[in-house]
Amino acid sequence: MQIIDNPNKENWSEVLKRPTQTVKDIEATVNQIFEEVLTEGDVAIKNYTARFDGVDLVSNIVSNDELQEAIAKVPAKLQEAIKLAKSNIEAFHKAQKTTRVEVQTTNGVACWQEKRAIEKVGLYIPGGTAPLFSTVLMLAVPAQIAGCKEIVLCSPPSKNGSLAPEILFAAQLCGVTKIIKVGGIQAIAGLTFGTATIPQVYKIFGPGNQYVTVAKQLATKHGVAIDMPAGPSELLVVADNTANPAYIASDLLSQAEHGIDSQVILVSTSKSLINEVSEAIEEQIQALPRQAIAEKAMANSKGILVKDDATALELINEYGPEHFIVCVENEAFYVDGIRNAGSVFIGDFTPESAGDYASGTNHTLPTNGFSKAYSGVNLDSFSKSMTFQKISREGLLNIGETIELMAEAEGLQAHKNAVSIRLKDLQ
Ligand SMILES: NC(=O)c1ccc[n+]([C@@H]2O[C@H](COP(=O)([O-])OP(=O)(O)OC[C@H]3O[C@@H](n4cnc5c(N)ncnc54)[C@H](O)[C@@H]3O)[C@@H](O)[C@H]2O)c1
Ligand SMILES: N[C@H](CO)Cc1c[nH]c[nH+]1
Ligand SMILES: [Zn+2]
Repeated sequence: MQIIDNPNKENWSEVLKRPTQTVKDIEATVNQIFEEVLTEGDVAIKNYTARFDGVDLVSNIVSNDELQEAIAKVPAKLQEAIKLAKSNIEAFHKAQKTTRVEVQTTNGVACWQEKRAIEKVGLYIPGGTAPLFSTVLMLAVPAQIAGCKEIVLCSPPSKNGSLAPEILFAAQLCGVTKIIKVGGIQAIAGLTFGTATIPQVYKIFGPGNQYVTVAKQLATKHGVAIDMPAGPSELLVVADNTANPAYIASDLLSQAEHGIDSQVILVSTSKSLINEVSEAIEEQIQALPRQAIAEKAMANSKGILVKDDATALELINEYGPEHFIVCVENEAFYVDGIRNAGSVFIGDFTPESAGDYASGTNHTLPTNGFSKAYSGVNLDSFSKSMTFQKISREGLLNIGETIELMAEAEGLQAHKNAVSIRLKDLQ
């Protein structure tokens, strides 16, 4: 981990730069694959699956037999763990349901807002270097609570042409309606345009590597909605001398092991804490099966020493991390002051992994500074708000003249007439 001592504010953007490629870097590849999937459909999907995932599939649809066989392979204890996580995620997301909002804005003018589920949704489940079956719970549980009718899951096949049994187990547990073995840019293209085997959807959800994330961003140009750019994982920890360096090191490594383009950052007012965490990382990383990946990610990672809490908070809000852990004595200062973060974890006993799997919050979160403007996935992500109104005779008498005056001033006579024609009958 590179240690940076009190960087000048002018250098913050350089210090806080993400290691990921940008839309500009990947755009040409995405456009090429989109074009081929649009014109050649499943033929292009098959070719790109062979090229990027190294497998030539006869069919990429998961059959019912395949599903049942896979489910039987998931050990009973893991099945129970997945069910417990699902129940916490369900509890937190069900609690996000809102009631109809109704207001009589003027006598006789009733306005209300109701939520309606997005009918067709596509869920992307990452599977390049690790099959993230926990993401199935994070996306399919709220989709089911919201009432989405068609829930299509795409995930890249392994070299032997299968999906991890845990992905399939979680998918059937959470009401996924179709499962397709396809990943990367080609999966996003399939869900955007539709092919003979992949249904076109209205909104695409889910995290992924930089290729998947850029593909989702560019898919919006073709009329599909997306949850948000949820790319390579990030974690920023703020810690002081009261924190446990071994705990902090374990949290930083937990996100570093996701991928070589993950980024983890430690911010502290204590140089000794940064040094102790750095030593703990060196020690803990040796025992990790994904040591090589974590080491590459750690090369993108930084320990930043700052002079006081106010500077730390300003720098953190400038970075806008996906995950933000607060391990300091005065935690209220950071908890109250954080404006830009996907999800916040507070105190020594709240590891980020809890949110990744089982506490109940959603782990599909904005990366690359997008937490400045986007929320993570939540129940509302799967529905739209629709407004309704009903105006009585009395109501139109009350607001009719206002509408007429405004329409006339905008030069829109037909708008005015739609009111005047009714008001005449009410005189
Ligand atoms: N932000 C979040 O909420 C969140 C949550 C979970 C995981 N993640 C991130 O998801 C990512 C998962 O990445 P992954 O790679 O393991 O799986 P993935 O499924 O996202 O990507 C694998 C696919 O990438 C494509 N690909 C690989 N190299 C390519 C290339 N050179 N050109 C074009 N396409 C290429 C292939 O089609 C492959 O199927 C990690 O970066 C992780 O940090 C983010
Ligand atoms: N930390 C990831 C979000 O950035 C989510 C995840 C899934 N499995 C493990 N972790
Ligand atoms: Zn994680």
